[in-house]
Formats: sequence, C-alpha cells, structure tokens
Amino acid sequence: MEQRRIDQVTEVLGQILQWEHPADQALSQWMRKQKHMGARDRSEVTNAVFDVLRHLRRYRYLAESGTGSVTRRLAILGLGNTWQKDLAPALDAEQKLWLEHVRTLDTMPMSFAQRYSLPDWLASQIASLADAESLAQALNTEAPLDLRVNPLKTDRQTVLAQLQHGDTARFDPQPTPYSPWGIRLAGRPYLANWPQFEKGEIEVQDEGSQLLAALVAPKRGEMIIDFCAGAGGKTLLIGALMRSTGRLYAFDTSAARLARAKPRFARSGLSNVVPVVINESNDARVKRLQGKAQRVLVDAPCSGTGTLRRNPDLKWRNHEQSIAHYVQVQREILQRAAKCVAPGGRLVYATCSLLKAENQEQVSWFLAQHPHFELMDVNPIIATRSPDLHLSGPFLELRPDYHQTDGFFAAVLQRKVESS
Ligand SMILES: C[S@@+](CC[C@H](N)C(=O)[O-])C[C@H]1O[C@@H](n2cnc3c(N)ncnc32)[C@H](O)[C@@H]1O
Repeated sequence: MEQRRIDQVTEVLGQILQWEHPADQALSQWMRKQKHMGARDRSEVTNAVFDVLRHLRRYRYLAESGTGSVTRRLAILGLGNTWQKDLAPALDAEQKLWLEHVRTLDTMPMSFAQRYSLPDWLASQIASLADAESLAQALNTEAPLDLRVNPLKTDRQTVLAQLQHGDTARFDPQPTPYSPWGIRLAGRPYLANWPQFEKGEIEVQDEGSQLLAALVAPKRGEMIIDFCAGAGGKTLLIGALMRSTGRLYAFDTSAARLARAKPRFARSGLSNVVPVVINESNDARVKRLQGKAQRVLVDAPCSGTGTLRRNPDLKWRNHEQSIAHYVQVQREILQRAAKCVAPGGRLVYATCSLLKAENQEQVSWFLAQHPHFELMDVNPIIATRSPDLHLSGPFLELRPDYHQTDGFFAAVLQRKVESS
C-alpha cells in the first residue's frame, strides 16, 4: 500500500515537473487514467503532489542527500508531510535514516528563498513587502474553499442553515468575515451535485474575489463592462448586484474561457449578461462602447502570485521576464478599457498579484498617462458591503496572512466629469 502510494506520487510528479502543463491539468490528466482509484486515494495523491509543489525548493535541497531517484525522494517528502500513514514499511534502512534526518533539520539557517521555497526573483519581491515571513508562510498553506451565495436567489443565512445540517455539516460551514455573501468550508467537497449548486444558489469563489466584485459597486440599470471576464467569477456577482437589470458586458479574448462562463450564467438566473469574445486590438464592439460605461472592471491577466496557495506551480512556471510581459499586456488592456468609461464613471483595475510592478506601479503609470482620471479611496466604497474590513488605503490590498483570502490588489480610478 505504502509502496504503491509512493510509486503513484513519483509517477505523477515526474510528469508535472516537466512544466509542460499547469499542475492541476497534468494531475487531472493523470487521474483520468487511474480508472480504479477511489476518492480517498485520489485526494491523498493530490495532497502530496501539492505539498511538493509548495515546498519544492526546500525539498530539492533535502533530497540531495538521499539515495534513489530524486523524484521518488520528493514523493516521500510530500507523503511524509501530508499522509496519516507511516511510510516506514516502504522504506529501506538508509531511506528511513535519511527521512528522520531531514525531518529534524532546522530551517532557520536556510535563506528566506530556500526556507519558503521561492525562486530568487520572487523571494526578493516578497521580502520587500511588510511582514514578509508571515506572508511567505501563508502562501505555502492550503487555501480553504469559499462559496458565494447568489443574492438573486437566496441569502447567506438560509444557505448556511441548510449546509450546517445533514451530511454537509462535516465541512463546518461558517460565514466568511468580510464578504456578506461568503461561506467558508473546511475540506474539499465535490459540490457539483449539491442542490444549492444545481439551482444556482451557490458558486465557488474566494472571499477576496467576492470583495473585488463588490468594489465595482454597480447600480441597477447601469451599463457595466467586465473587460476580462474569463470564466465569469466576478461577472456573476456584479450581475446579481445589478439585480439582473441594465446591461453587463462580459468581454474576454479567450472564447474557451467565456464558454466555461456560459453554464454558470445560465444557472445564476441572470438575464443582463452579454458575453462577447473580443479581439486583442481594434475591436469594433469595444469601439462602439467608447465613453458609455458607468463601470469598467479590468481583472487583468497577471502573475497570479497572490494565488500560490491554490496554484503553487506558478512559482516555478513564472519568471522575471514573464512579469515584464504581464506589465505590458496590462497596460494595453488598461488603455483600451479606459476609453469605454463614461465621464464620472469608474475603472476598477484588479489583479491577483502581490507584485508592485503589476499593482501600485501600474496605477501610477496609468494616472500619468490619463490625467482625466483620478484615484479614489476604496475604503468608503467597500465599507458599504464590508464594514469590518479596514484598509490602510487607498487600494484594496488583501493577503492570505492578514485576511485569509488569496492575495488581491484593486484600485478605483474615476473619470473626471468634465473630461471630454
Ligand atoms: C484574471 S483572469 C480573469 C478572471 C475572471 N475575471 C474571474 O473572476 O473569473 C484574466 C482574463 O483576461 C483575459 N485576457 C487576456 N488578454 C486579454 C485582453 N487583451 N483583453 C481582454 N481579456 C484578456 C484572459 O483570457 C483571462 O480570462
């Protein structure tokens, strides 16, 4: 049993560590081939694999001193850290000694980058932020599963009462502290057949992402553009806050991502969403909306460094050069999206990145290029939905160690009324 589990984790790690595909894709591809594997076995392999991806740099260092293939040693470390079972029956005497030795190694003499398993370029960025140790540590933990209640169909109290009884009670559903629509679960339930999910009453959405949609603060009857709607996570909440009135354009350059949003829109009961696949430049439909929208959300493609709890492989798939690429793409999108904002309207720029280059520095760049926009303080806007969230302002900056959400950044940029 122990031997088989080590072999399984070694095999799937061997594929993931080639970095040809995102880890979750490579893992589900491998899982699809394991026809006879039960749910518990799958989750044990998943936990070990993600543990290795979180701690890869440190584990690679520890693996240097063992015997056998390096990938197998990584698998042993991942299973040793996550599996309830004792691995000893599957290890020879030398391996047992090695595991005992590396488990008791003091991490304090290690560099910041090695201790928290970060590539050097990212370690230096994170080290420059406040409370860097607590942030780096939090990024290496598993994220909880947050649900968002659909306010068009129900309310949080009703869903909480349902989930806290019966079989779902074992996931200990609790209200999230900041979002009025959030429910936090312990564990990783399979939600797709829950009646609340089938009826469009709940969606999976990190609390931080819920707050970001709230920051758009849409009103009934307005024209709003979600410029990078992707699979529709934020569109759904914005549409519900508009009470399904007005018009909400869900733009994206990726037809595949928007296609994934469509069943979610259908389940949600929204009738005000217009999904549009746009071109990267010179799109006629974008041009037609120039100066028309009261709110434009740019939830920009980014390094995803705020989501390392869920996507630890991003540490190893991103490079310093990829950040420069994202910065360029974000600027191009911002330029185009800003043109759609009506006088007095707002552009909300958001990322799930922790890096200043993608966040604060992009806002400074934008304001220098667009003097007819001004920066607003997010505090009074978010306070109407989340009175307990106190930010030092003017930005929405969320972190896993401070707020138990993914890392998010957002700025609200208002177009001056008199601008032409
Ligand atoms: C961070 S994701 C959006 C996530 C989505 N808002 C959500 O809440 O689920 C960024 C999205 O930007 C899209 N994108 C990339 N380049 C774009 C462009 N030039 N114009 C519009 N969208 C673009 C990507 O396809 C991706 O879906």
